[in-house]
Amino acid sequence: MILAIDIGNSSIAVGCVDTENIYFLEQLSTNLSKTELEYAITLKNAMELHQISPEAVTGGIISSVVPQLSDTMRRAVKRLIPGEVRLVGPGLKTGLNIAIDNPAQLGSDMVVNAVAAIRQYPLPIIMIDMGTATTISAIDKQGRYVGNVIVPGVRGALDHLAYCTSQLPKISLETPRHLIGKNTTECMQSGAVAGTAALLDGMIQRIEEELGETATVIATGAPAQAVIPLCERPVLYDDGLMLKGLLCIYEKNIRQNKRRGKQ
Ligand SMILES: Nc1ncnc2c1ncn2[C@@H]1O[C@H](COP(=O)(O)OP(=O)(O)O)[C@@H](O)[C@H]1O
Ligand SMILES: CC(C)(COP(=O)(O)O)[C@@H](O)C(=O)NCCC(=O)O
Ligand SMILES: [K+]
Repeated sequence: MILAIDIGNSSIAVGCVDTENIYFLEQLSTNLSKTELEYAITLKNAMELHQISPEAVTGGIISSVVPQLSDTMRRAVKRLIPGEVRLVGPGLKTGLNIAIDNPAQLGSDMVVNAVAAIRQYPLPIIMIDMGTATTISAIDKQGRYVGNVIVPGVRGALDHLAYCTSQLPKISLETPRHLIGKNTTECMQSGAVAGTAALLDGMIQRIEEELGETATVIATGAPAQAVIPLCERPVLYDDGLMLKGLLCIYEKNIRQNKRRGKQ
C-alpha cells in the first residue's frame, strides 16, 4: 500500500491505495502557511481515522501544481512513513509521451490523470479535470498527450462574480432545475453549471474535429458531478484517476530502480 498525494491549488487529495483497493481518499485544504509538522500531523490523523498504520505503507508519491508546497509535503510524508517518497516531475519516469512545446511545463496533475486514463479507456481520449481551473486534455489515438485547454474553474468564476457585483450572492454549485432561471440563484446556477456543460459539449466537439476522431470523454474533480449530467455528450466520471495514476507511476519507478539494483 502506498500513500498518494495530489496538491492542487484549492485542495490536497490524500489517499492510500494498492493494486487491489483504494483504502481511503480525503481532501485537505491547500494552505501555503502550514508547516511540515502541521501537514505530518494532518496526514497521520487521516491515516489513523482509516485504521492504517504507517508501517503498512511501503512508500509515498506526490503530484503538486503548487511548487511552494512540494518540498514541505515531501518532508512531512518522510516523517510519517518508512519507505521512499517520490515527487512527479523531472527524474521520475511516467511513460507518458507528451507532445507539447515544453513537456516540463505540463501540470503534473494532468500527467498523472493521463497515465491512468490511457491504461483504462479506449483511445483517443478527451479528459476533463475540474478544479481551480477546468482543464480539457487531448490524448490522440497513439496515446500521445497532444495538448490541453485551460478555462477558469466554475467555483472561482462564480466567486469572482459575487465579489465584483453588489447584488449577486455567493451560491453553491448545484445542478439547476431549469435552464431559464426564475430568480437570481437559479439564474447564476444555470449560467455556471449548465453554461459549463455547454462549454464542455462545444469544446469536445471542436477538439474531436481537430483530432479527426471521436474520443472517449472522461471527467474528474468534484464540480464535474454537478456539471456532466447536463452535458449532451456522454461523459464518464472517474474520481479515482489521480490515485490510479500515482500508483502506476510509483510502481513503474520502484520496479525500474529494483532492476537497476538500487534498492
Ligand atoms: N463536492 C463539491 N461540489 C462542488 N464544488 C466543490 C466540491 N468539492 C470542492 N469543490 C470546489 O471546487 C473547487 C475546485 O476543486 P478542487 O478539487 O479543490 O481544486 P484543485 O484541484 O484546484 O485543488 C474548489 O474551490 C472547491 O471549493
Ligand atoms: C492548470 C492548473 C492550474 C490546474 O490546477 P488545479 O486546478 O488542479 O489546481 C495546473 O495544472 C498548472 O498549474 N499547470 C501548469 C501549467 C500548464 O499545465 O500548462
Ligand atoms: K484536486
